Amino acid sequence: MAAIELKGLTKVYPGGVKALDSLDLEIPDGEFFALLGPSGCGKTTLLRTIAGLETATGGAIVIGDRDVTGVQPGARDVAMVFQDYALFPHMDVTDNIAYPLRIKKVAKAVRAEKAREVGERLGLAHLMDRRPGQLSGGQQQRVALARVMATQAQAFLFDEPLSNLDARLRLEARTFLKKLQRELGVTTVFVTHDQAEALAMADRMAVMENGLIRQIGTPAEVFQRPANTFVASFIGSTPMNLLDGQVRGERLEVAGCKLPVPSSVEGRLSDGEQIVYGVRPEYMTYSAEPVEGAFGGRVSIMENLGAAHLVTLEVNDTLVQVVVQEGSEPPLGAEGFAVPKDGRALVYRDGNVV
Ligand SMILES: Nc1ncnc2c1ncn2[C@@H]1O[C@H](COP(=O)(O)OP(=O)(O)OP(=O)(O)O)[C@@H](O)[C@H]1O
Repeated sequence: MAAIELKGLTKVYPGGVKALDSLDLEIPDGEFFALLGPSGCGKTTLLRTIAGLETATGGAIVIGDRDVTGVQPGARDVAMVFQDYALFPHMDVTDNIAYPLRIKKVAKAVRAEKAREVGERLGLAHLMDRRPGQLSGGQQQRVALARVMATQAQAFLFDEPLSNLDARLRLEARTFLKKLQRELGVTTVFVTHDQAEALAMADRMAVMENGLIRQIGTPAEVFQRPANTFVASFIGSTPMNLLDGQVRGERLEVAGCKLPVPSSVEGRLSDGEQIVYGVRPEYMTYSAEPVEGAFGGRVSIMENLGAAHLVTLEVNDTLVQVVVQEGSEPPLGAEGFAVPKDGRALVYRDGNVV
């Protein structure tokens, strides 16, 4: 097992698309690291470049203490699970799991024993003689994982391995995969476009945009303190309120309301400065009674989130969203107030958190 380090890693595809733009990243040994970002931001390219399936056009990749930038994929000692699992349809489960060992010329009896052991661990013991076509999507996924585990690689690379599963299986697989990674302690890089999945599973994550890493941090850091407005608007099951405002003396004027300056930025703003005020709907409380330093408006939309509701207030022509717990939903059209919780609001200047 090994740490992965990327130094100024760049990938320009023939034709000129810069999919990776001088990335620097250190993933410590044993970490479960998620790569998250919108379609086309370069996640798959990054994973494939680490695996050696794409050639870097600049920079370096170090796995453990070895610079593998120019090393063939097969000699990098990493194992990758693809989105479509890439199982061999004509081989049974045992042979699929044992395939990488066959390539490494491990003896047949040893291969079969290893496949049995890993298959058992992944709950596949009763399916070892079946072919991929006779398995469910979730079972195929476990075979693909088993094949990776059997290789005992230095690092695992997963490209959206849960994307073919239905919502329920996906949740189960998420828990399972996280537990497995913990037990094995193998450095794992996991690509997903599903932010809930990244937040739930990763030790740390990187949020990418256009070939660049826009933030690296733990899920809690990225969720609670997005470094810029791109990450702020991308992360969160309900989008963060990002509202234009201005510093007015001791206060902020946002959507025509007077708000206190968040304590985290006290003394760091200048009077008259234009800012963006960011606060998650979950980090505000709703009040039917007037409150100082809050957004006051009219309830225009209610969305059911299950155990809570997302209330949209129309505040002087600006929409502000606040989450209320079930049972305390206000009626449509009511006057209401969204009160930012202490220490939860952020201020962005030129797109970056202050
Ligand atoms: N073989 C290729 N040749 C040229 N351009 C490519 C190639 N593969 C990917 N690209 C481009 O590189 C950029 C990054 O693509 P990549 O597949 O890495 O993104 P992604 O974040 O994984 O997207 P998705 O979530 O949609 O899979 C995109 O602009 C894409 O069009």
